[in-house]
Amino acid sequence: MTPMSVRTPDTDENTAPHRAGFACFVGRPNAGKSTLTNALVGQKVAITSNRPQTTRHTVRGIVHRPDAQLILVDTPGLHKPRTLLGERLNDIVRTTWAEVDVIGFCLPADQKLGPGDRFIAKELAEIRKTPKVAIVTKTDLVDSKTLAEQLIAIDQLGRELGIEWAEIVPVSAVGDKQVQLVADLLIPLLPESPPLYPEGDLTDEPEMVMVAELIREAALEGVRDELPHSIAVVVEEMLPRENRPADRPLLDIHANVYIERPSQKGIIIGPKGSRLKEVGMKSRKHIEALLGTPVFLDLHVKVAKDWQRDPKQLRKLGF
Ligand SMILES: Nc1nc2c(ncn2[C@@H]2O[C@H](COP(=O)(O)OP(=O)(O)OP(=O)(O)O)[C@@H](O)[C@H]2O)c(=O)[nH]1
Repeated sequence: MTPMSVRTPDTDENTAPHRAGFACFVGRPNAGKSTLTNALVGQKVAITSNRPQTTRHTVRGIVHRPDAQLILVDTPGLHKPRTLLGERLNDIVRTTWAEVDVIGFCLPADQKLGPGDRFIAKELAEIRKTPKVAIVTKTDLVDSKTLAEQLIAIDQLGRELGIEWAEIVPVSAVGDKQVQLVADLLIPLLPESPPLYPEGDLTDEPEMVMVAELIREAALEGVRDELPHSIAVVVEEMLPRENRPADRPLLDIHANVYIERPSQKGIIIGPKGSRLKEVGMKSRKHIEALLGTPVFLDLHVKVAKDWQRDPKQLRKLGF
């Protein structure tokens, strides 16, 4: 029998320098940014919902590879600001764009390019230095002809606005198509650098903020159209319950759900508190999975009058 060679060939893989850096996904609300972040990181870190503008905090998910570390910064969707909160969110987005190493512009395959996409693309064109990758999301929702047309439209949009796409890549995060390819294309655009985070870290978002987001996600489910933007959640305290046996720990979490007007209280709490109870049960399950410990969750609903328009309230709520 001929012996098989076991020598590792001297490929690029062995000689390629380690890369590490930051990428952010931008795109209009509901473009699929959070879902793609989760698919890339392989664990639920960003918050998804079928309601627009649910991602308020910059959540980082980290893709670890032997040769690279891709740190994903998930920003809120850029949109026409109507309130002070809207303006703050847009500022956060622009600052993030200028700081990251690469921007992934997410455009859903199932919707023709519209004024919302153009608005963002124009802003993107202003950020000259950062390389931009166009990512066509939700490809599972369209046939190949529609996808091809979308790819051409994006290419044309780039030409028109003077954006040179580093890549244009179609992906389906839900259908698990080409998710790894997105990482493969983003990584070469990162600077040479040793790893920036310890291996195994998935996010550096403070736990309390992630817990608050999980509660907010549960509170958003099934509420009527105008309410989502009126909800903010602040975790006041997270403390291990005292005098518990070592093998049966319990974490006490106290959180406030803020709404804008007293009239919204009923919607959140539900008949005889049934809705709030459900929100508590649902989010507790996710929190326990996230933190790996049993949790006692204490939720209170509070009115912070017109918090979206009040700078003092916004600061208190973490914006
Ligand atoms: N069919 C399909 N649906 C997707 C895909 N990716 C995202 N979605 C859905 O699109 C909706 C919006 O996705 P998100 O990931 O929350 O979008 P986002 O861009 O983060 O939204 P904001 O946080 O509002 O900016 C959700 O209902 C997702 O389930 C995909 O690849 N295929």
